[in-house]
Amino acid sequence: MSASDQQFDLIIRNVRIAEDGDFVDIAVRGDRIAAIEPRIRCDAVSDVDGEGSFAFGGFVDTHIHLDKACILDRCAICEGTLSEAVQEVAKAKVSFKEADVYSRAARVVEKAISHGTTRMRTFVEIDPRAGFRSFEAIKRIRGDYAFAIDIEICAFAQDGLTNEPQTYDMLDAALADGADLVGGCPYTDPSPGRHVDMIFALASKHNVAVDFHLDFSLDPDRTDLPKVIDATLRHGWQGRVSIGHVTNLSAMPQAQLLAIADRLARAGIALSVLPATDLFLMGRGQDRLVPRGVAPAHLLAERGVATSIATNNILNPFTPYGDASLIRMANLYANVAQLSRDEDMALVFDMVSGMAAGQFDGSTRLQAGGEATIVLLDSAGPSTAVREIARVIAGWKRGRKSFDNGRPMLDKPI
Ligand SMILES: O=c1cc[nH]c(=O)[nH]1
Repeated sequence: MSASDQQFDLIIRNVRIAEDGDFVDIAVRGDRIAAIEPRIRCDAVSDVDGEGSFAFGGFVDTHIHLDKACILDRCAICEGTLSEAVQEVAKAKVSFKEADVYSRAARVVEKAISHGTTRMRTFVEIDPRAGFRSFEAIKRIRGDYAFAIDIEICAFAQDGLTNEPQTYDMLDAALADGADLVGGCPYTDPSPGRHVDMIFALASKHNVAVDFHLDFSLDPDRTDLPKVIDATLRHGWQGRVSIGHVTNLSAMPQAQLLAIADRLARAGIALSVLPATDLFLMGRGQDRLVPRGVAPAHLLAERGVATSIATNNILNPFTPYGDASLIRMANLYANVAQLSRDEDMALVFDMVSGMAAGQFDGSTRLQAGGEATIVLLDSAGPSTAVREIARVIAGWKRGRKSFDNGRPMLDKPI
C-alpha cells in the first residue's frame, strides 16, 4: 500500500537523504518512520517543510567526558601537556559535587543536542577522589535528557588501577549499578599490561564493552596496543572494544600503520580520534613545525577499521575550547588531514554519524520501519555539510521534536 492517503503523526517534506538526491517526504507514525517517498499525499498531525535540507539520523559522539567539562576556572594550564591535564583534573575532582557535575554536564548535553547529536558515550571517572558523585549526576543526566539523546555511561579509570586497587572495586560497583561499559587508561598505570587485564576482567564479569584511552604519545614504539589486541582475541571481545586517541599512529611510517590497521580490523577494534584534544596536547616542547598528533583515521577506515571522530573534552585542561559540535569536529579533522575529495568528506561525515553508531550497535540510516530519529542540516548532503560546517536546523527523537534552532533571517534594508 502506498503511503498516500494514510494518516501520520508527522510528515517532513522536501528533504534529501543522499548528496544532491531527489527530494522525498518522510512520514512518521509513533516512534517509527512509516514511509520515505516523493510527494506523499496524506494528513499528518504535524506537517513540516524541510525546504530542501539534508535529513539523516543525527550525529553520534563516541567519546566525551561530561563529568569534567567546563572547569577552566578551577584549573591552571601552564604547560598544556597531558600529564598537567591529568594532574589538574585529579586535584579538581576532589571537590566536585553531584549538583555541580549535573549542571556542567547539562550545559554540554544541551549544546550537543542543539548541534544535532542524538547519541553519545560519556566517560565518567570513578575513583577515590571522584567517589560516585559524578556517576550519580551523569545517571540523572542520562534519564533527564533521554527525550533527545541516548547516553551511554563508561565507568572510567583515568588515574590507574594497579596503583589504586580501590578503583577496581568502585568500577565493579558502578557496573552493577547502571554503568553501560568499562574504560581504562593503561598509560597512567605503572603496570599497563595488568591494567588492561583488570579492565577485561570487569568487562567479562559484567558482560559489557570496553573502551581504552591508548598510546597518547608520538613514539610509535611505545605502545600498549598489542596487549589490547591480544586481550580482545583471548576474551572473544571482537566488536566490543574501542580505543581512543592513539596519537602515536600519526608518527608511524605508512607501512607500519597499515599493518596495524589490518590487525585492528581483524580484531574488530574501533578507533575514536579526538582532534581538538590531540592538537592541543601533542608536540609540546617544539617551538616550530609542531606535529599534528592526530591519528589518520581515514586511512584506517579504508582498511576496514570502524573509526569515529569525537569531541572528547570541553573547556578543561585537556581541551580549553569546545561547543560539543560534531560537524565542526568533522571539518577540523578534514582540514588537519588535508582532505579534499567528495568521497573523503563523505567518509568523514560517516565517522561522526553512521560508522560512529556502529560502535554502539546502532545505525543512523533513515529507512521505513526504522526509528524516527531525524536531524535536518542546511546542506545538500554529507560532503557539503563537512566542507561548510552545515547549520543544524531541527531534530526529532523517536518521532518527537527534540529541538529547533529556527531559521536565520537577514534584515535587508528596503
Ligand atoms: O587521558 C586522557 C587523555 C585525554 N583526555 C582525557 O580525558 N584523558
